[in-house]
Amino acid sequence: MPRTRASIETDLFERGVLVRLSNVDAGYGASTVLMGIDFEARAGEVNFITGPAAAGKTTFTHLLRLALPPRSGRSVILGVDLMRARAREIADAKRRVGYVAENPVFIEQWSTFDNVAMPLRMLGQKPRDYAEDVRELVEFVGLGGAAELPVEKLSGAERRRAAIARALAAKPNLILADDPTAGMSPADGRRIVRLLSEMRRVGAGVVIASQDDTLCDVSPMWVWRIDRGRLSQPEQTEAADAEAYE
Ligand SMILES: Nc1ncnc2c1ncn2[C@@H]1O[C@H](COP(=O)(O)OP(=O)(O)OP(=O)(O)O)[C@@H](O)[C@H]1O
Repeated sequence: MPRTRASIETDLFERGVLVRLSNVDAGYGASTVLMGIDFEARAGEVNFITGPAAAGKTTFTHLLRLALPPRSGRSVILGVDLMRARAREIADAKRRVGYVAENPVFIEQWSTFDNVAMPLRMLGQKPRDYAEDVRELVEFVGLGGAAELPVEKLSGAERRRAAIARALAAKPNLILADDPTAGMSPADGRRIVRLLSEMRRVGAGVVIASQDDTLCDVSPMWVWRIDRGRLSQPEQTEAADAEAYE
């Protein structure tokens, strides 16, 4: 029996190809920001997108998190072909993406724990079902001591950690972080990228966008350079020795 395109997309996903973009354009209104994008992200790997201001990094993360539709080319994200998918399929795929925004928004008076648990509450889970997982997650990002503190009391770096924990809560297949080290010391920035990169060990695909290309030796990753909306072919990097064993 001939294979359908839908079954080929499902196979790709099952073989660990989380994102495959071929010759994709995307933009806003009359302006095309991303041009001729070829990109692939696989489960268990880290992809680092770097380039100057206004190169299109944030726009690229919007495309991957299914918030900005492609205009042309072929985009298969989490087994869904965006040009042909129904709204329901896109909504389902969106739920499998964890997104850490450049400026994460929280309910400031709520505790770190409650903010991190928010995606699970929205999925209809009850505290008795998620409490242990959320507590583990808050520990994992290094905020164990701040679990009960209102988010408004956290430092900039701690807020970023809370945003990462929240993005991981619903066990996404794909984790996207836009400029996750902005405003941090170099040491804090490297810790944040290491934390995100750790998620490859549980089989997630990780995509990090940042202007700071000194971060690309924090863990083994594929480094993609973007300039004026065009993405280069990736280079593979290794972790800097001393840090690989931390
Ligand atoms: N909502 C929008 N409407 C129209 N143009 C936009 C919009 N958002 C971004 N742009 C334009 O798209 C281009 C790429 O912006 P983008 O924010 O993706 O770049 P970036 O690489 O993330 O930049 P930075 O490192 O400064 O955050 C810029 O020229 C920007 O002005």
